[in-house]
Amino acid sequence: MTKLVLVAAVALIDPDGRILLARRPPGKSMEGLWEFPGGKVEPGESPEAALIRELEEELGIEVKSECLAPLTFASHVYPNFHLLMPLWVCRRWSGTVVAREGQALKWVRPRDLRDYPMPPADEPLIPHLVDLI
Ligand SMILES: Nc1nc2c([nH]c(=O)n2[C@H]2C[C@H](O)[C@@H](COP(=O)(O)OP(=O)(O)OP(=O)(O)O)O2)c(=O)[nH]1
Repeated sequence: MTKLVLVAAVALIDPDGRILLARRPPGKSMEGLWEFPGGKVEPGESPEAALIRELEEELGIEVKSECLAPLTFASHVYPNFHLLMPLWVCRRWSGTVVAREGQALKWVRPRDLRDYPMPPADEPLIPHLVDLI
């Protein structure tokens, strides 16, 4: 099997039931696609700690692990690796979401998620969010 890569991701949900998507910047793999905030889990790090770290780095918000609820996961074969990506949902955080890395951000209603091209691993996750909200 190719390398297994563990990525922790979250659907942040605002009081209007919209979900935050972030656009992958130019120069990165899958550039221009819209994804859930998060990132790779580093060696020795728990998935939740990785997610909390990424949310602070990318969006400038503080999330407590008690505010992360597991929803579903993606298991997807990319050409160079196998992605395993648990997806949490979070409705409570402190601070204001800002694009700290210059990435485009968008709050999107679940039924509109299909209008935002996402990495192929993410597509099966959409119905879970539509059902939840
Ligand atoms: N954060 C996040 N990553 C996702 C999603 N869907 C998906 O396929 N991915 C992939 C893209 C990347 O290959 C990997 C996340 O890596 P990363 O964001 O921490 O680091 P990176 O862009 O520098 O990764 P890369 O260029 O090496 O692929 O997971 C998603 O919804 N959110």
